[in-house]
Amino acid sequence: MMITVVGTGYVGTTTTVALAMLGHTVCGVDVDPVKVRALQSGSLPIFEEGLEDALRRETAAGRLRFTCDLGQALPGCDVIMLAVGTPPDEDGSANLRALEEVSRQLGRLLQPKAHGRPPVIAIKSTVPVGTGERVRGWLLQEMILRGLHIPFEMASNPEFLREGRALHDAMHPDRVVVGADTPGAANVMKQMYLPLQAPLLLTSIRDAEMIKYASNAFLATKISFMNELARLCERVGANIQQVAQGMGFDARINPHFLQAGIGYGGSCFPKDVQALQALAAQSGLTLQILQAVEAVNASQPGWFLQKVKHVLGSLNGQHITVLGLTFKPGTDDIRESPAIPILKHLEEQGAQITAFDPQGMAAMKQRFPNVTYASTLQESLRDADAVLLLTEWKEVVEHDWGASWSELRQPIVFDGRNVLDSAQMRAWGYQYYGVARPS
Ligand SMILES: NC(=O)c1ccc[n+]([C@@H]2O[C@H](COP(=O)([O-])OP(=O)(O)OC[C@H]3O[C@@H](n4cnc5c(N)ncnc54)[C@H](O)[C@@H]3O)[C@@H](O)[C@H]2O)c1
Ligand SMILES: O=c1ccn([C@@H]2O[C@H](COP(=O)(O)OP(=O)(O)O[C@H]3O[C@H](CO)[C@@H](O)[C@H](O)[C@H]3O)[C@@H](O)[C@H]2O)c(=O)[nH]1
Repeated sequence: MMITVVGTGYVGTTTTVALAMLGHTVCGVDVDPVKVRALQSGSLPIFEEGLEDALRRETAAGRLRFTCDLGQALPGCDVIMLAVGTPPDEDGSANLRALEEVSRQLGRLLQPKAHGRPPVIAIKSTVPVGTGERVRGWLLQEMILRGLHIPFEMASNPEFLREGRALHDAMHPDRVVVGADTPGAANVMKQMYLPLQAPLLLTSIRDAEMIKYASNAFLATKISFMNELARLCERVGANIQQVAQGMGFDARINPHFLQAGIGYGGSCFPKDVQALQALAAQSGLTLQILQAVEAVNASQPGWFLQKVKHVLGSLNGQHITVLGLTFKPGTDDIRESPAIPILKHLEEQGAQITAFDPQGMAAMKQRFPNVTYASTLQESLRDADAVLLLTEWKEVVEHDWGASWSELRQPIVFDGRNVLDSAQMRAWGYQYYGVARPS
C-alpha cells in the first residue's frame, strides 16, 4: 500500500518506519524543515533505541522517504495517517489547531484518484471523541470552496506505543484499534495491519477515540493509586513493592503499572488525564476519580521531597546529586518529567545541584542552566551530601554502588523509583531511603 504519515514526531516517525517494515511504501510529511532534512539524511531528531537503524534500512530499501511538501506526498495514497501533536490548551482540553490545519490543507490538496479506492484518512493523534467528524467537516469545507467533492473515508487508529520502546511496541502491539464508520475504510486499515498479525479490534470512530483516552487514564489511575497507597504503607510500616507483587499475581489486577515512585510524567498521561476531564466538563460531568489521580500525581514529587528534607534538614548549601532527568528511561524526552518540579524545589531551597542523565541533560540545561551537569555518573557522585535517583536508567541501576561509597561526602541515597537493592545498599554502608520500603 502507499501510505502518507503527516507529522513526524515521536509517533509519526515510528509509524513511518513500522509501516515500511511491514512492506508498505511510506512518505513522512512534516512542516519542520530541520526535522525533515535530518530524517532524509537518515538521522533521528530524537533518541529512541533501534529506530535510527531501522529508518536507514527502510530508506535504503526504497520504502521510506520524507518531505515538507504534503501535495507531493498525496498522489496515489491508500491511507493518510494524521500524527500531529494535540497538546493541552489552557483549560486542559486537547488543542486541535495542528489537526485542523492539516485537515484543511488536505481539503485543498487532495486530487481525485485515477484508479482504486478513495483514500482513508486515519487519525493517529490522541483526540477527543467527535474529532473524526470535525476532521471530515474541515476537509469538506475546503472542498466546497474548491467546488469539488473528492471522495475519502475516515478512520480512527489510536497509537499505544511507549517512548523508549517505540519501535518494539509499534511492531508488537497488544492490540490494534481501528475505528471506522464504513466497511470499506475498516477493510483498508485491516489490510494495512495484516502483516503485524496483532489482535485487531474494529469499532466506531467515537469508540476508538475514547479507547485511547480511557486506556491512558486507567494506567495513570493505577500509578496514582499505588503512589497514594505507598504513603499509607510508609506510615504503617508496610513495603509497597511486596504489596504490589502480592496484588499483581491476581490476573484481574496484573503486575504492570503498579510501581510507586515520584509520579508519572511524559507527554501523554498528564495531558490525556486532563483532556478526558475537559471532555467530561464540556458534557456537564465531573470525573472525580481522575481529579484525584491528577491531584495525587501533582503532589507526589513534593511528598518525596518531604522525606529528603526530613532526613537532611535544610537543603541550603547541600550538594545534591540528581540521577535521571527524563520522565522515564530510554528516551531524551523531559516533557512533564517529575524531575522538573524536584529540581525547581531544590534550587529554591538553595541546594547545590549536580545532575547526570544519559540522554536528558541537553534539554534540561535549557530549563535549568544553573545546575551542574556531570559528564559521567561517577563524576556526579563526587562530594555529594545526598543522591536522588529519579529515573531508573540501566546505567544508574547497574552502577557499581559498592565502589562509589567513598566518593560521596554523606552516603545517603533516596531511590525515587525503588530500583536499587535496598539490603545490599545498606550492607555497603549507605543510608538508603526508597518509596515505602522499610528496612
Ligand atoms: N509520544 C508518544 O509516546 C505518543 C504515543 C501515543 C500517542 N501519542 C499522540 O500522538 C500525537 C503526536 O504525538 P508526538 O509525541 O509524536 O508529537 P510531536 O510533537 O513529537 O510531533 C508532532 C509533529 O507534528 C508536526 N506538525 C505540526 N503541524 C503540522 C502540520 N500542519 N503539517 C505537518 N506536520 C505538522 C510537528 O512539526 C511535529 O514534528 C499526539 O496526539 C499524542 O498525544 C503520542
Ligand atoms: O508502574 C509505573 C509505570 C509507569 N510509571 C511512570 O509513568 C510514566 C509513563 O510511563 P510509560 O507509560 O511507560 O510511558 P509513555 O511513553 O508515556 O507511554 C504512555 O503514554 C503513551 C502516549 O499516549 C501511550 O501510547 C502508552 O501506551 C502509555 O503507556 C513515566 O513517568 C513512568 O515513570 C510509574 O510511575 N509507575
